[in-house]
Amino acid sequence: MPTPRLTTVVIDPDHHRGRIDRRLFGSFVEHMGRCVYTGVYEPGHPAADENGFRTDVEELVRELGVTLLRYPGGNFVSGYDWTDGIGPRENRPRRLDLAWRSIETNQVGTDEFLPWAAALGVEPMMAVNLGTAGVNQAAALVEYCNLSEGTAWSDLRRANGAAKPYEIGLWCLGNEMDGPWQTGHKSAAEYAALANEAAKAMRLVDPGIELVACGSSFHEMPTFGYWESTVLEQAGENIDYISMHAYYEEFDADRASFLASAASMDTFIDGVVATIDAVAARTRRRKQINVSFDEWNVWYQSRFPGTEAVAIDIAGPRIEDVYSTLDAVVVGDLLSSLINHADRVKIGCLAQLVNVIAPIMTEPAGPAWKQATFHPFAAVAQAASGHSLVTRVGTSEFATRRYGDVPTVAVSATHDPETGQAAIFLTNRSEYPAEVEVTHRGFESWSTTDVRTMIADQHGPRDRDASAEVGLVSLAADDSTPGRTVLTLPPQSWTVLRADVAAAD
Ligand SMILES: O=[N+]([O-])c1ccc(O[C@@H]2O[C@@H](CO)[C@H](O)[C@H]2O)cc1
Repeated sequence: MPTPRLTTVVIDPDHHRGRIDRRLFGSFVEHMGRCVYTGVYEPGHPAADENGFRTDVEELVRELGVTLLRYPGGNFVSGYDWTDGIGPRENRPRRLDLAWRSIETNQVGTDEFLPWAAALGVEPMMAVNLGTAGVNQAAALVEYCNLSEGTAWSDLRRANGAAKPYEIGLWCLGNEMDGPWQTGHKSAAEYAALANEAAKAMRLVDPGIELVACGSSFHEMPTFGYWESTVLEQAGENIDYISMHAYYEEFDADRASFLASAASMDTFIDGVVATIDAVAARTRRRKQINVSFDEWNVWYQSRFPGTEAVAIDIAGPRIEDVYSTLDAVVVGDLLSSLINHADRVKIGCLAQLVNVIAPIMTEPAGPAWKQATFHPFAAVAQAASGHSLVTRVGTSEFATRRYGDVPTVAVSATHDPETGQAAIFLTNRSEYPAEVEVTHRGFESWSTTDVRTMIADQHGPRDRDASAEVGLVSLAADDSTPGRTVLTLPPQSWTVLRADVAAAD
């Protein structure tokens, strides 16, 4: 066995890239499969509240620590008429949803989702349909949600029971409009023109809103780069964010490449930020546009037979991936990539929240439980606050077939000067233990309080029952040399280290 090189990490409270936006720890509720129906909403379930929402799921959502929820899609939104989902439930139509070949009963809509999110203390991020609908429907939804009263749409909201406006601050201008699978798919120029007009109208209803335009559906899209440039050139004045989506999986038993997924996420983000800034320079635009990474996760997409192969049903299962601890290690590492780009990535959504490639699973009329991927997300959402620190990392190279040489140990770190807490997130991608020496001399005091790790081979994909044993396990760390913490990361693992600190004046 080769002697692995010592990994060195240097952090300093003064060397940071700014505050981490709490919106980075969002998730996604789509009308897809069992995410809404028998996921968050199941009237008649023993744990359902008076509105039909499952309180057992709510408890897990709170524990997960999500700060934001994107809704109602996803591919679903590109064929959705939001007016189907308001008013008396018995009058709501059953529609065929072309995105997932499901019958949408519309028993949950805007007036059910928004109060539910508010009760959870989670910010909603609403998406409008720019596939089969357009400017009119988008502006009307902003009016329905955000105008206090005195117009047909705002008064209709009041009549439907919401006296006060919802004041939704964050809106997505469609979903994955670059994807040929999207209902109402558009060319870059067509989408840019429509997004710009929708943005103008939506802002005329409420000038305070922030808008996210669609970027590429994934890094390998043939239109990547060209798509972003076109959208930024034509709609840059009227948008605040451009979206990114990415899903990772293990191909051909190539575990090394899968473990390096976050290195690919790094490259993707760097490319989008470079494109944003190049267009800003070329068009002399001074407003900084940032990134909304509003769909990311591990998804074994190659196992999905495609929507065409699915029989039409009501709330039937769709892409209910069961995750292993290896998947959870990769999810933890993807979170590090987001933290390391927190100066430009302001919004993140783990896709999705319940049942559909989700950290939380449910059984109809039965229990709700956590998947392995729940644990790194909850740990980061809780521990990562304040500043994203610049980390100086010395580590060996880790060879992968898909992404070439990447760092063996990937690191991100945060420091909150207000609470006196610091956190370091470390992924050991190699099959050997990795000894790590963290130098934190810039902190006046450092006391490691908690170190926990997720090990890839703790267990494979596993249904139900798993929650108790899947979690993170404790790891030792040595603080005995002032200004240094030393620990050994297990092979193929993801670790969170937390410390009580004081920064020097
Ligand atoms: O790579 N693809 O071919 C591909 C196809 C569909 C796709 O859909 C996205 O993922 C779905 C599940 O979260 C969301 O509804 C949609 O926005 C995302 C990627």
